[in-house]
Amino acid sequence: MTQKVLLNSKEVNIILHRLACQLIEKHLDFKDTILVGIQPRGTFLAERLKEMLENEYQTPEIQLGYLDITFFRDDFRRTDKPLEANKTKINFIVENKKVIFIDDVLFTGRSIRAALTAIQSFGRPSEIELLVLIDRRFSRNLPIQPDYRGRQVDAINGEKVKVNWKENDDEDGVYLITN
Ligand SMILES: O=P(O)(O)OC[C@H]1O[C@H](OP(=O)(O)OP(=O)(O)O)[C@H](O)[C@@H]1O
Ligand SMILES: O=c1cc[nH]c(=O)[nH]1
Repeated sequence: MTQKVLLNSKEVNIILHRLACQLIEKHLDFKDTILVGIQPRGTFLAERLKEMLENEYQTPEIQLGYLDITFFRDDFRRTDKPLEANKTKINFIVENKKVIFIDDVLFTGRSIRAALTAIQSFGRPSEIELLVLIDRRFSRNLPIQPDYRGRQVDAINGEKVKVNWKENDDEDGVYLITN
């Protein structure tokens, strides 16, 4: 297995600041906007952006939820390994709100397709946008694209892009893993 660094921690930090500014440009004071981190790994990015927006850009407090999509995946009956669900925590009403899904990697688009179904249990948002740190280009199985992207990456089948977060993996970084 080989592991190549695509983004180091400094580069991740610069990109996070850009994404935070792009969010402010569109959502201003986030009055009717909700961040939703896709479980499990989108939650680290969502928490980081919330903290950055509030502490470094002085936005009012932003509502943040976590959405688990395990049982909404179109392949959940096809897997041999036991499924491990994560927690969904959405303690507010999404009806008529602007929802921003946040995930670390966009690949086939199937996770986001599942998220679009899962969020329906919490009401009807006025709009849903998608923010991802890594957009794996030319890999989509569905017509789903990000509204905000950190970096586009070209990777071939068999390769994997792994995003590490210091809260969980010691250091921020994005790696291309080839078997
Ligand atoms: O666009 P998609 O093809 O749905 O892939 C994107 C998803 O893959 C990863 O999750 P996870 O680790 O659960 O997926 P994996 O099994 O591909 O590693 C990542 O955190 C995204 O949620
Ligand atoms: O490269 C990929 C593809 C799907 N999910 C990831 O986290 N990385």
